[in-house]
Amino acid sequence: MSGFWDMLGPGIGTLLLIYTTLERIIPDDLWFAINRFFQNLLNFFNPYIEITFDELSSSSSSSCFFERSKAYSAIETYLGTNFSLRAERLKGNIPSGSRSVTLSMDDYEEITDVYEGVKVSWMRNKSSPRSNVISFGAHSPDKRSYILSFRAKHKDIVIGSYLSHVLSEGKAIAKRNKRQRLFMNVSSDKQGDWGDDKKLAWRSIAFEHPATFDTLGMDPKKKKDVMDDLVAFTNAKEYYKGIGKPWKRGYLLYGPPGTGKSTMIAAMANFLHFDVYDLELTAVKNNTELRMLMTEISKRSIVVIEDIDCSLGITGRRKNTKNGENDLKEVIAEKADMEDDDSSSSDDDEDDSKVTLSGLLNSIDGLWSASGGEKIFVFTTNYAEKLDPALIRRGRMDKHIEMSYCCFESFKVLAKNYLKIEYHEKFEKIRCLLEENEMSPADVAENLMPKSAEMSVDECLGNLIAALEKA
Ligand SMILES: Nc1ncnc2c1ncn2[C@@H]1O[C@H](COP(=O)(O)OP(=O)(O)OP(=O)(O)O)[C@@H](O)[C@H]1O
Repeated sequence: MSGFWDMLGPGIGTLLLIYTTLERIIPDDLWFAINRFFQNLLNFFNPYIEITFDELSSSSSSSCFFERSKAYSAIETYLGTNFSLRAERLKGNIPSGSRSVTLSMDDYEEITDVYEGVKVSWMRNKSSPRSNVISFGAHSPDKRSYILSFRAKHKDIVIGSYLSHVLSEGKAIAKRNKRQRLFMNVSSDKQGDWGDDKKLAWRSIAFEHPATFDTLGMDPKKKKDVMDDLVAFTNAKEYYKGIGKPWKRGYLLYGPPGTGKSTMIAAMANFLHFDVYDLELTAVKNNTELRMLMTEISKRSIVVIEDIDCSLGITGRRKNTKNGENDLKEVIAEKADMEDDDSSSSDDDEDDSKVTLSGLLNSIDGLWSASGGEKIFVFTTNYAEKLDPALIRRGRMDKHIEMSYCCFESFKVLAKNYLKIEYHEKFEKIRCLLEENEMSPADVAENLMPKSAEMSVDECLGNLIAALEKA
C-alpha cells in the first residue's frame, strides 16, 4: 500500500507537467474542442445539471428568463422559509421589532426539495461556479449564489414548472410576511420639525389596525361582494394591461358617521396585505406637491382621502353651509369662477394656490398615476350627494359602497366581537328595534361594550335595548 502512495506524488507531478506543456502548445480552437469533449464525457457519466442564481448585486445579465431581481428575492424567500425546517443546520435571526424568527441557509449548506416526485438540491455557494453550469448572470468569486442541482432527465420539469413554482411561492411567502405600513403626508412647512430629510414627504409607522372583514359589521352579501371585487382586482394585472387601463381601482365609501368607513379601509388593507397611504389634502401645498406625493406611493397600496367633501376646502375659499358643512360643489364652482375672471391665471398661479379639483383628478388619473403597480384609491364621505360627479364617476370611483346604519346581521358581528356571543334570548327584541330605529354600528358597539369587569352580557344587551328604545 505504501508503494501506491509513494507513486501518487510523482504521478500527479508528471500529469501536471504534461497538462501545462499541452496547454502551451495546443492551439486555442483545439484546446476548446478537447475541453468540451471531456465536459460532455463527464456529463454522460454524471448527468446532473446545475443552475446558478447569482446575488443581485453582481453585474447585470439579460440571459435570465426570470426578471432577475424578482427571481433572486423569490428564491431567497422560498429557501429561507420553506426549506429552513428541513435544513440540518439552521441559522436563526430575530430582526429587531419583529415577532417572527427568520431562518436562513448558511454558506455551503445543502438542502433538498421534492417537487412532483423530482428531487432537487439547493446549495448556498460563496465561490465561482464550476464549468458545467448553466449560468444566470455573471460571476465573481466573492459573490454568493444559490446553486440548484438536479438530474438531467428532470430538466423539463425543473425548467418548465419547478422554477416558476419557486418564483410564485417565494412571492406569496414574501407577501404573507410583509409588515404593512401606514403612511401619512406631512405639510411641507412642517417637514423640518421632524428633524430629518426635509424632502421626505411621507412618514410611516407600522400598520397595526386589527379590523378584518370578520370583525366588520355589514350586510353579508355586500361584504362578500367587496371581498370578491378586491380579489378580482388584485388578480387582474393582465386584464388591465389588455384593456389599456392603469391597474388601479377606486372605492367611494359613503354613509353617516360611525358606520364603519375607516374600519372598512383597515379591513381591506389587512385582507390584501396592502400598505395604507392616508392622504391629508389640507397638508398639501398645491397640485405639484400632490403629484409628487402620488409618485412616491408604492405598489400594493391603498390611498385614502377621508372626508373628501371637506378636503378641497383647503383652498381657503370654502363655503360653509347653514350646518357648517363644506359644500364641495360650491367650492369648486367658486374656484372655477375666480380662474375665469382672472385671465392671467397661469400654471404659476395654480402652483401657488392650493390643491384644485382638476389637480386631484389628475393625481388619480394622470399619465404618471399608472406607474408603480396596483393601487386602490378610497374616498370616504358622509355626504356623497354633495360631491362633484366628475370626482366620483365610474371609472374613477369604480365602486360606490354605502355604509349604513346597523342592521341585525351587523349587530350579530358586533355582539360576537364585543361580548363573544352568537345567540341570546334578547336578540329577537334587538332585531325588531333595529328594524324600527336607526343607530350607527359605532353607537351599537359603544352600548354593547361592558363598562366594568363585573358587567354581564345580559346587562350589556339591556343597555343596548334601552338606548334603542330612546332613539
Ligand atoms: N360596521 C362596523 N363594524 C364594526 N365596527 C364598527 C363598524 N362601524 C363602526 N364601528 C366601530 O365604531 C368605531 C368608529 O367607526 P369608523 O371610524 O370606522 O366609522 P366611520 O364611518 O369612518 O366614521 P366617520 O364618518 O365619523 O369617519 C370603530 O372604531 C369601530 O369600532
